Amino acid sequence: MSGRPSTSGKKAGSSKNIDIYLRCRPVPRPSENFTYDLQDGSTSIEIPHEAAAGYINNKKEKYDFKFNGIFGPEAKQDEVFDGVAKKVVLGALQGVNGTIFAYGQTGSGKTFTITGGAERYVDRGIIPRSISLIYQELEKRTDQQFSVSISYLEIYQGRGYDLLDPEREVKQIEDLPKVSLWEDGEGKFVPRNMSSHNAGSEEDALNLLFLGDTNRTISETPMNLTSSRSHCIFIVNIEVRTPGEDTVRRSKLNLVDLAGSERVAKTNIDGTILAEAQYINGSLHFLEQVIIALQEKATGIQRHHIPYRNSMMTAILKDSLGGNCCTAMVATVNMSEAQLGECISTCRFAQRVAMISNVVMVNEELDPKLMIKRLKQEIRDLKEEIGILKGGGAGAGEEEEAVKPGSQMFNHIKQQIQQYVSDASSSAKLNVGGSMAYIRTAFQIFKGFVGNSGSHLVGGSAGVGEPVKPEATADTKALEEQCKKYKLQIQQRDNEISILVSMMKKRSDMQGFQGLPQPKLRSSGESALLTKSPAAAAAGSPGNHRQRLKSPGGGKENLQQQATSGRDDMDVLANTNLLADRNKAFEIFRKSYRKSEAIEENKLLLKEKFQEAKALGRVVGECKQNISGLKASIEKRRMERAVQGLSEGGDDQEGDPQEDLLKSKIDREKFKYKEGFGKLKGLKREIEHIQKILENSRNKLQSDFEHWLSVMVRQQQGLIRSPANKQQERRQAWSDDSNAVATRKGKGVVGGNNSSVAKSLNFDFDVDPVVLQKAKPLLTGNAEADRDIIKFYQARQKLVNS
Ligand SMILES: Nc1ncnc2c1ncn2[C@@H]1O[C@H](COP(=O)(O)OP(=O)(O)OP(=O)(O)O)[C@@H](O)[C@H]1O
Repeated sequence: MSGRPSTSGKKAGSSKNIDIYLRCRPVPRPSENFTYDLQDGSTSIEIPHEAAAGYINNKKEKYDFKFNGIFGPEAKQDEVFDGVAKKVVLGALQGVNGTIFAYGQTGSGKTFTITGGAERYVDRGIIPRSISLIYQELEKRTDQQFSVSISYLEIYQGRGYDLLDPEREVKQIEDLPKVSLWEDGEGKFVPRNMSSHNAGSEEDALNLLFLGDTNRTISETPMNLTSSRSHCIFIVNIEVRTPGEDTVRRSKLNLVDLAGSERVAKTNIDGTILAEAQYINGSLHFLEQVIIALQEKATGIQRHHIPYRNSMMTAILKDSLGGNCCTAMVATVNMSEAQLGECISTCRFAQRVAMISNVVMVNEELDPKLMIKRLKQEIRDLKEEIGILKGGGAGAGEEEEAVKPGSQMFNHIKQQIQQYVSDASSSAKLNVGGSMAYIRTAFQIFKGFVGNSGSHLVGGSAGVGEPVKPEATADTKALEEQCKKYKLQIQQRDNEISILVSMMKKRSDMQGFQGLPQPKLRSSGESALLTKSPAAAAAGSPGNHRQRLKSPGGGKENLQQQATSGRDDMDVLANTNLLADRNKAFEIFRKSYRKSEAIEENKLLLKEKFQEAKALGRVVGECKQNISGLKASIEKRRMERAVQGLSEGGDDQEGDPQEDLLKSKIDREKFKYKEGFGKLKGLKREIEHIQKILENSRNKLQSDFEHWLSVMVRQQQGLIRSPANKQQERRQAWSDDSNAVATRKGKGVVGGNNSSVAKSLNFDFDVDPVVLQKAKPLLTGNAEADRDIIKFYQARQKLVNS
């Protein structure tokens, strides 16, 4: 990769094709007809002749594809990150634009790859890992100044939404600020009304990611249950400046999670789901058109027009596809026999993408602000020089007055000289001003100082003009300086360690290592049992039932499964009236919570990390003590040698092998100390991340509990049947006639056989008994809401059947 622009602003770049990778998600029964070779990146899919006729028009039987790399079902998230993303992220830190995007059918693992699993730390995807890498690298590059800002864009049904608005509480997708695009003079599409947030630390960046993901989840409320129905782009803007240079490097890193492609005809969906699928397939189709046009261009076919403008997604990715960008694509596939057709489409798409050639260059340009600053400094220096040459300059009229020994100016110049002499660095500067009188005074001070000290120049502890101690040679002076520096460094490190330790202590106190902070529960028996929190109140609406069911990482049907898996407990609750005690109800809920395992795993991991940090803290502390001990030995040794030198009249300039040994020991300890400290910082980052995941889990647990409780309470009140009272009803139904049961329970109450339920709910369409069975626990008694729920489950069932 090369392509540094010249200062004239002309840029040169090298061309590079998009790298493509294949990731196969784990499935219970992978097809034998799908084979791959991890070594050479080849894959082959065989389709029986008859099956091929069903969905592949040319009835070919074997399809071979080649990738830059393949990740099998067992591949871990860190391997995928190292293989696909690391070099793109490092490139972005050098000023090269980067894009990583995942493409594949619904449920094939795009979100898992780009964002990662929400529950387990090890499941972090490319975005959080990129963030960590960026800040780790920034810490190492102390000679440069960086600024990082973040935006997060969601494209739903062709419209852009800003996922990052910390001021706004988001309940529906409509609450998010809308983003549009405009085309600048150079043909670049620039987002309008999209916020960009400075992220000074990894923690800031992660907070923005979590905020965006939360809004993304909520914005999925009105959408489908089974998949992400939108495209999301996490954008990291990086600016790098090198002190003393007028140039700035700017790069953009796009991390893209596309919505899943879907075979509408095959799934037989309708309503909102169909509309969403059409939008998704439409935008993916536009993406394909762009890819085909670029592929044709790459093969020599004349294409003057690449249809980027057709959709927001292709417009925003213009630079990533055929522009100035280092791009990598992860094609995600599900290797089940039934999905082989989709695998072929995805792999074909990837082969086309691989032919696209981008221009990769370092985006470096002159920064006018830096230039102006430098030029202003130059002007100041020149003015000063002119003043000196003229023998006048500022304060010319008060010269005699100003430099009188003991005057304010005299003391000021003396102080400047003291600072200059005691600053050991080569970049130290003495600036006494443009007046010749000041300069003369400075020379006088120097002269007096040299006269007092004989042939030695001293600074620091010995004041200017003060007598110099005979033993304060230049060598010992340098050593003293070094000691001073170490002391200062150690002091700084000490401060940082104590901040780290107290932070960890505070956190561990808060969480007690033992468990997740308990949600705020009302006191036992409080009459506010049914006074729902906003989250719970929202959960009462059918739309939000969908949201809860859909929430990512929790299994898309989490709550319904919760309601079924915890049935024994439900019955206990119903029978013993435990629901009146929120604390007890919460304990029961927590026991059967499906995500408890992941939470426990994270807590365990957190505990391990804390222990690791404690052990490292001890090592670092020991190093510090050792360094102090060694330094004391050196000082003692020097004293002894000085005394010995005085009494024997020997040459104290001679080297001391014992002191050299002690110094090399100090160096080793320092190295150990630095290494331990670096690790400690890394651990702090990991700990913060795990804590963030736990915090999110806690919020999710709380909101799931609220919803579960509201379902349980309604069930207890007889609005929804529990398995126990279902049995009782069945017994009763055997003795009574089923219609009578339905009538007794009133409108909207589920009882008796399904057709009578449908009738009592006044549906003007047929309800599949399986659907009705599934939807029953969530029916509210509100005809309109129940109608929505039934429709929703019908659509879902169609997807499941397909
Ligand atoms: N490599 C993997 N290892 C373990 N679990 C995975 C992997 N890939 C996907 N999964 C799991 O499969 C499910 C579907 O994955 P994911 O949501 O990432 O699919 P998707 O392609 O983003 O789907 P959609 O386009 O519908 O949003 C999730 O529960 C996810 O945790």
